[in-house]
Amino acid sequence: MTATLLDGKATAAEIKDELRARVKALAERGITPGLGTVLVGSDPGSQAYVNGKHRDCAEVGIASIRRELPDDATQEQVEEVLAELNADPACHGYIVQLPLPGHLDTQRVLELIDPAKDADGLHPVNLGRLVLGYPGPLPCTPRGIVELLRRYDVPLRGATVAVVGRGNTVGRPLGLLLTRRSENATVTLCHTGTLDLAAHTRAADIVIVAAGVPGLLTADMIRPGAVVVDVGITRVIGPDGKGRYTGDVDSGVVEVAGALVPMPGGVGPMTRAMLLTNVVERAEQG
Ligand SMILES: Nc1nc(=O)c2c([nH]1)NC[C@@H]1CN(c3ccc(C(=O)N[C@@H](CCC(=O)O)C(=O)O)cc3)C=[N+]21
Repeated sequence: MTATLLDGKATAAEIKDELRARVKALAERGITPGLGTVLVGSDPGSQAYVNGKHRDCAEVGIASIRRELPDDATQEQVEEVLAELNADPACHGYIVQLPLPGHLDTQRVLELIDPAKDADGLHPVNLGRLVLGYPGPLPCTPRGIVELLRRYDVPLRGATVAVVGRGNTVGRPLGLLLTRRSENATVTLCHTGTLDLAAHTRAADIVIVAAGVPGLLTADMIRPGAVVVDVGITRVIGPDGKGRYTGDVDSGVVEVAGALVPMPGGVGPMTRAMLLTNVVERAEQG
């Protein structure tokens, strides 16, 4: 058996079409949603991601507000930019591209984002709301995964899900999202320190891997027919000496899984679509 591929790119395109209509409705109320990005330093990967976000914005009619600071920007300079975006009524939501250069205090920076403008859904107040089941902006990658599974009619209610990875941006909030009453999945949150990881993944209907360890999930670790979601994105040097991105799911898994969310073309485009969704929602609630 070969797994059905769940197409994140096509689904993200569908979501962008829906957002275009919502942006049009906002325009009739005189509102143009605006997404801000704060990029500190010249890391080419981060620059490419931020450029992608602005391309996405242009496609759906969201205004782009770009702020760029040099590699040696001070904590005060970064904080000034955040204060400016917090006060700017044209900016409905914004993100600080991570990782920040090592000399900056990331936690302090993220806590200075106005939680009402937190397009990433990663502010402690919003993660706290997620824990408590209160409404608020949701983290983009977990939300994108749940949305993709929903649109492919993968049942979550009553399903057993193994999440591998407990990071603050994916694994941990994903466990919270999947166990909300509205999703009602049963989640085992595993990580690289889990003893007999395969016992947990083999017991699951859905395995979501967000550990950042290339090839971590192999075919022998899943139940035949399981749904597998590859969230890993690690830069590796290929045999040809060129850099490329690779996921956490080994290539043999496609022969055993029932469905696979691949990398690329899966979770990444959905993450970007959810960022746009969060901004449009912020503007609608304006
Ligand atoms: N504040 C913040 N928010 C983020 O959401 C955030 C961040 N910082 N720092 C870096 C990570 C990484 N990330 C990706 C999003 C989309 C793709 C994506 O679309 N990837 C394509 C492949 C690459 C491409 O073709 O552009 C795919 O999977 O098909 C990848 C990676 C968001 N991140």
